[in-house]
Amino acid sequence: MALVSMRQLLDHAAEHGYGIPAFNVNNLEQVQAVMAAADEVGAPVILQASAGARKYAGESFIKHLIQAAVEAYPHIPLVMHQDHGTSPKVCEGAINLGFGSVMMDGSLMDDGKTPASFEYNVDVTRRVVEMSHKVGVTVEGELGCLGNLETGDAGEEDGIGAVGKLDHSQMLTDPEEAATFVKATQLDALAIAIGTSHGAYKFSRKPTGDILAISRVKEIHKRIPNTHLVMHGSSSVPQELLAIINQYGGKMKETFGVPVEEIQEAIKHGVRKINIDTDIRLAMTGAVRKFLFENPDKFDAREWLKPAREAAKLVCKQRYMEFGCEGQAGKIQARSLVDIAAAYARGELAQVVQ
Ligand SMILES: O=C(CO)COP(=O)(O)O
Ligand SMILES: O=C[C@H](O)COP(=O)(O)O
Ligand SMILES: [Zn+2]
Ligand SMILES: [Zn+2]
Repeated sequence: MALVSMRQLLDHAAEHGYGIPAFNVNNLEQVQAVMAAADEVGAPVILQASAGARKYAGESFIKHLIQAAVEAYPHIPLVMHQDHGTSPKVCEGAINLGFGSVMMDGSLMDDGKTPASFEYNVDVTRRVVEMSHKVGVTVEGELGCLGNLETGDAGEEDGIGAVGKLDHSQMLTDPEEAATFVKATQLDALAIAIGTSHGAYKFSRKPTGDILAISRVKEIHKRIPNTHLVMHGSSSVPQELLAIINQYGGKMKETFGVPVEEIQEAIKHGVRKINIDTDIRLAMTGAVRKFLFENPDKFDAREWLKPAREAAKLVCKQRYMEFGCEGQAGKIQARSLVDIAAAYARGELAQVVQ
């Protein structure tokens, strides 16, 4: 199966009431971990590359690692998605590279740090939708800035995110604005701000409704029922992974992530794509620390990358199961991007705003 349209996967997920984790990948072992996990449970796959990933590995390596995944797992529907594009130019570059799905993050200016105006966001997102839908490429946009509702701190930890303090209204997507945004842009998927943020340090305690606003998901979904909602910053930061890291020489501070049961609740109300990077980082770091601590004489990189890859696979497999992906891959009849482009042109994939 070739690379498929993300819109098709998310439509399938909506129809059957499940969510798909979108895993960030940067290297061979992460791609292998996600694919092996998906294969074991029969899940559809979204592999996403950030600007940082493309810089780290190089665009050709990212492209061909994902191509290799398609070749090695021809029975798994797979989406190659660009995470957090900072401008229409970046999205255009990704499309030319073969990405079947792009995120135009117009909630921030093209420095990836300064919160943008609503008008700016509509303008850049609409431009990306126009160019993408012509070739069957899916578009994710973002409205609202990721940030910590406990402190007002913006989300900058991984090189993408607003910097400094934000007020509550900037950190919670407004349902009314979401409706206007979707109507004006006709994008396929919308990332919303509900109190999550990138990285390991999301919450100082297990989050409750005041700092993780799952109720917002429901309000937004009511207004834009067929626009797929996306949760960024949705690693769960498992306590046992923090414990392994710290047991073997790490120094991570106490922190809490997004509980899986909250994500499961959000999936009932329109969340279809759940972005996860940090949990893979934690799993791999813990496994490498443990292996090298227990085997101080070893120096073959393959020996410590193997447990790291295995630990990443376990996290991915768990999320596939928890979000309801098991067995869904085999039910998807992939359509070509040309076919999807024709469906956009006929207006069949237009968004409904209530
Ligand atoms: O949102 C993300 C990538 O876009 C990743 O979020 P985490 O840092 O919670 O894994
Ligand atoms: O967008 C956030 C992801 O966690 C990617 O992080 P990165 O920019 O460090 O690759
Ligand atoms: Zn953003
Ligand atoms: Zn993100």
